[in-house]
Amino acid sequence: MIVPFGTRLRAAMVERGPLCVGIDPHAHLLQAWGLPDDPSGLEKFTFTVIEALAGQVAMFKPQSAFFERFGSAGVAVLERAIPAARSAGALVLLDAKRGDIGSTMAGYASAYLSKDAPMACDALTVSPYLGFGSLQPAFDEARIAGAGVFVLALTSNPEAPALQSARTADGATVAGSVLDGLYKLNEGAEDLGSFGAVVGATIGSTDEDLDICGPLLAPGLGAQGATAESLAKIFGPALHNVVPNMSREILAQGPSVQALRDATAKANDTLGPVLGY
Ligand SMILES: O=c1ccn([C@@H]2O[C@H](COP(=O)(O)O)[C@@H](O)[C@H]2O)c(=O)[nH]1
Repeated sequence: MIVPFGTRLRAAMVERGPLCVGIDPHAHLLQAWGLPDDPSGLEKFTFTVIEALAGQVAMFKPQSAFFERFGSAGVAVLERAIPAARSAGALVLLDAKRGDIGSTMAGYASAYLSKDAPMACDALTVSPYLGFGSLQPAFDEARIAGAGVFVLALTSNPEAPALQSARTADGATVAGSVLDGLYKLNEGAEDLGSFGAVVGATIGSTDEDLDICGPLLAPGLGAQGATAESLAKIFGPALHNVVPNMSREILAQGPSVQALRDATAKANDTLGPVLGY
């Protein structure tokens, strides 16, 4: 039986706390961990994080860019890391921000969401800027596979509002039309749907309706300056559906496994009660 991503994500958040830890092997982090800036360093870093934290996080979010920078050798590390993290019990959201015309989007969906793909993940981040409807192949594949899709809506970077607050032809904002599309996709889901939005924890506040009945991935905590209080201000009644993400803030504690675990436990202890876990 296929259990939808939203159901699996809620269960993981209840069991292990809401935190999603990013696996972002920046060059400066490899150096700080005393690792070479090459595929062997990438592999050691990635598998240390997985082994240290798989039992403590709801989800990992590997950042594809930091694997791709090593070419095929880096992608091969990612290809081994995804099933390793899933077998160790964590969900995996690949942060690759894919988005293309529908026929090509079907290729990305098959690469990352279809059940038997070598890089099959639990969920994928996608970009709606070729039109929300162009993402339909990813939504279709996710439904078949019991996977999830996170669509960029109100991103954490300062350049975002110039585009995402702009009005579309029907008068809604770009972000608002993405959120509305996600709400419709999640209709009929029990508790938490499988179609999520990315809403930065740094945005301060928003007039948009964040009640999409799906998960709200909130990057921007820690290194980008947002805090638990930021989440309370932004998400209001949707707080229980927020999946807070931290990458550098946690990863900077390595390579000590105990320090990684302590930082993760502290983040879950701080954020969990704010989000109702
Ligand atoms: O709006 C967005 C969307 C994605 N991200 C990604 O999240 C992590 C954040 O890393 P930190 O080290 O915790 O700042 C990174 O992979 C970004 O690409 C985001 O920050 N904002």
